[in-house]
Amino acid sequence: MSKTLVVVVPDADTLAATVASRLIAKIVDAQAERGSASVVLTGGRIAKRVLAALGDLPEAAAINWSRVDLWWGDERFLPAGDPERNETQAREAVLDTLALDPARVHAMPASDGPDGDDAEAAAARYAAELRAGGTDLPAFDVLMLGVGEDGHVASLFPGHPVFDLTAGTTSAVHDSPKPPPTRVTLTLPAIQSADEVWLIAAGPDKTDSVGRAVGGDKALPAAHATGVSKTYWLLDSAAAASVA
Ligand SMILES: O=C(O)[C@H](O)[C@@H](O)[C@H](O)[C@H](O)COP(=O)(O)O
Repeated sequence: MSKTLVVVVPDADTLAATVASRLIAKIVDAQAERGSASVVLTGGRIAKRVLAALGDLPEAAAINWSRVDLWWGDERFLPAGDPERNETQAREAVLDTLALDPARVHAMPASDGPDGDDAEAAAARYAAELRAGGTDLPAFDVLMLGVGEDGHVASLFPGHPVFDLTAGTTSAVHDSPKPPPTRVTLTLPAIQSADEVWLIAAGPDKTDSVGRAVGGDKALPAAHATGVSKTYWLLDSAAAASVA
């Protein structure tokens, strides 16, 4: 049974630094235990700020970045290098300054990649990459998620059929309510396979969706995003304003 913990800090800057510091500690612990770490990144504004904050923290030097596997929870299905791609934004925020092993940076395929504009084939390719370690999914130490105003996480949107998928690890998403319309995403079961899921939200525009999701409103994908051992809600005071 996943334990749910809610952490509230005063503002978005403090939240970004707090999450970055926790992420470093989590990676250091995973590497101390088994020599490597597996982290799932997400897109969006607060996620970008977390990564930028990580680059400023001296304790990040404790990490052997060549033994970190980075995955994505979702990706906007755009050409490689497009500024709107989550991968592009993560690289610009910090990844390109880290001594990562390129073979361990598992970006979701781009719309000008080997499968062209076939999002279903791109999702299948990513599922195959997830399976390359011999199991359907790697053992994700931490899976980070932003939270939409509508309670979406990754590219799982309320009322959208991909949110309802109970099998498979990845899916293409069409007609996404949040642009761009075509995406690739982990499914809810894939998200729920992570040891820890961290839902990160800042600002008053998240007050309603966070309050409803923490309160258990199962119409919201965020309410289902739980980790095997722990689920953290990492919030600034504005996003947490209606959390009971
Ligand atoms: O591709 C995406 O857009 C993200 O993966 C998406 O799930 C994001 O995390 C939320 O929409 C929150 O985004 P903000 O933090 O910018 O509000």
